Amino acid sequence: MPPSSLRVVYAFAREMHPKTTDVFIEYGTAGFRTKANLLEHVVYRMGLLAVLRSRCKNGRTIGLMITASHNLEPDNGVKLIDPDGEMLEQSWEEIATRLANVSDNDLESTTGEIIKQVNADMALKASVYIGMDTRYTSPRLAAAAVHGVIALKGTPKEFGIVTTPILHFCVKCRNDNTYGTPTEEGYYEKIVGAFKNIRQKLPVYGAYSTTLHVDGANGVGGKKLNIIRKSLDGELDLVLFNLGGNGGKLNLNCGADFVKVSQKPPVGMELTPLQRVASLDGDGDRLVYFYMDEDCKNMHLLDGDRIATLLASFIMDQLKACGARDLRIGLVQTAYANGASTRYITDDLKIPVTCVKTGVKHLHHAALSYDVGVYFEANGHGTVVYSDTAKSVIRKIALDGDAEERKAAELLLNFIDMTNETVGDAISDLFMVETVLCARGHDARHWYNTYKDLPCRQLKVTVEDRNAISTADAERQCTSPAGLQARIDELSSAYDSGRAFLSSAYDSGRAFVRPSGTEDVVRVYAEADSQHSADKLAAEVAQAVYDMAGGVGDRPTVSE
Ligand SMILES: CC(=O)N[C@H]1[C@@H](OP(=O)(O)O)O[C@H](CO)[C@@H](O)[C@@H]1O
Ligand SMILES: [Mg+2]
Repeated sequence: MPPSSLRVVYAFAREMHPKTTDVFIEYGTAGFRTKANLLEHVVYRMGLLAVLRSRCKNGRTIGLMITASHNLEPDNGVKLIDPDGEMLEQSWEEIATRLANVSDNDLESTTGEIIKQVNADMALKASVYIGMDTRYTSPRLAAAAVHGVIALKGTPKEFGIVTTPILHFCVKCRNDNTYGTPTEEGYYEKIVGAFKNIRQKLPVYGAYSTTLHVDGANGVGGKKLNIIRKSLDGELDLVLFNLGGNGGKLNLNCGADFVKVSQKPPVGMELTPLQRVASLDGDGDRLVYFYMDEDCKNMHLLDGDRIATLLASFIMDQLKACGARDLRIGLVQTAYANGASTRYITDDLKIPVTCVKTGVKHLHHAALSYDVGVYFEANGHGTVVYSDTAKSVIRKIALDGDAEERKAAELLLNFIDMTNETVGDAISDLFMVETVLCARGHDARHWYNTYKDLPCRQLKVTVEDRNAISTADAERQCTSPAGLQARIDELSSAYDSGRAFLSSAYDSGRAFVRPSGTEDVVRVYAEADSQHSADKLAAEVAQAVYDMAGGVGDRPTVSE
């Protein structure tokens, strides 16, 4: 592109999407996320960057998703998707941050520097897929993204309102046509089609019921399930709540994050004793389940750890049944995984487990080192990834195995097709969970009773600069400010772990702190042998953070 036409681009950017704030913004755990009115120039610039990324990847398609996931309506965000449908490569996060924060006057020179730094061939074609969630601020931001893409002569394709995982899927399909068709319909055909294939062969028996209640978080996931619902041919009876009507606000007192963090059922739902309920987050990439007990007083949560253990144990059984014993299955978690789940995976399922830093990109990456890698954050974000070897071994058994082996291999092949391997996907995960429960004739109580969660509590503390906190060992140790880890150890040692069955290394409560990548807060997590102890330990650690890491506002309180 001649420099003169670039000049017009930057004049246009200043005019149409000017930088109106000096607040520094960082490409964090899940892209940029902040108040929607601070984002327009950022999204425009991400349109520019997506084109450069595409040109660095030989013109392969890049995704650009506008969403703030489980955050409340006034927030929004943007993230880029790499050609294989994965999160943007980490080395580009710093580049994205630089481009988002330069002044309008420096945009031209900085873009030029980045083009040189990444060695983008500006003569190549570039393609960017753009999707958005249901926020009222999303269409305006999507328009800014389109302008950014066109400005550098890339080709944008708008998908309108889609779940984040649908966009990841489409990006992957566009760059690898063996994966599927890069459209929303192509996604339904593959994922929902595979579910129906399996379920038509599975009898409904035992305690399993085909009725599933769903909390759609008043976001895009519920809307898409409403489309899917009509094509399920009675294999699953979805009863949908929180679809965005009746004044329901996105993620407000509903959705997967609310249910997981508050440990309460969502508003806007009819609660039926023992009924299995699936709760999605605002952009449809997280899923948790729950059910209410007989008198609808207590809620039992089935979170990401539960989904991971359910899927891993089922896949392991199928691998055994089809004789593919050499394939290595592994599970990836973060420090937020409930200690009881880690124990169950290690001791009962005897599956290797890895702990990595928070953020799907870390989990995804670690899962790829197994033939079958199951990864989930406790909050319900996760999926399963299969190596090429795993797929070809299973395909071969489906052709050459004995009758029983073939049957298990065919089921697994459909199970793989039902999986959105690019990223955690509430819709795909929901179909996988329903398949396992149906195959086992289980209801939510059977699932819940596989192990007993340790009581836990999550809190947030506001500090002057959350980056004053640094961590090591997959975020389980705090390395600064000095002395904070020693204090956390001291506080934790006053509690019992509730894990008498484990070695002495685990006999105290467990707590850790880390700066959030999506909110301006420090997160605190605590686990102990009773809810009261977990709550108290979390509050005490929150106080320590407040005191030693520059707390602002009211000091957290500890109730006796
Ligand atoms: C404790 C927790 O749930 N943290 C979430 C949250 O990140 P933070 O960096 O903790 O704000 O949002 C991320 C993006 O959705 C998700 O990957 C992560 O698990
Ligand atoms: Mg989400």
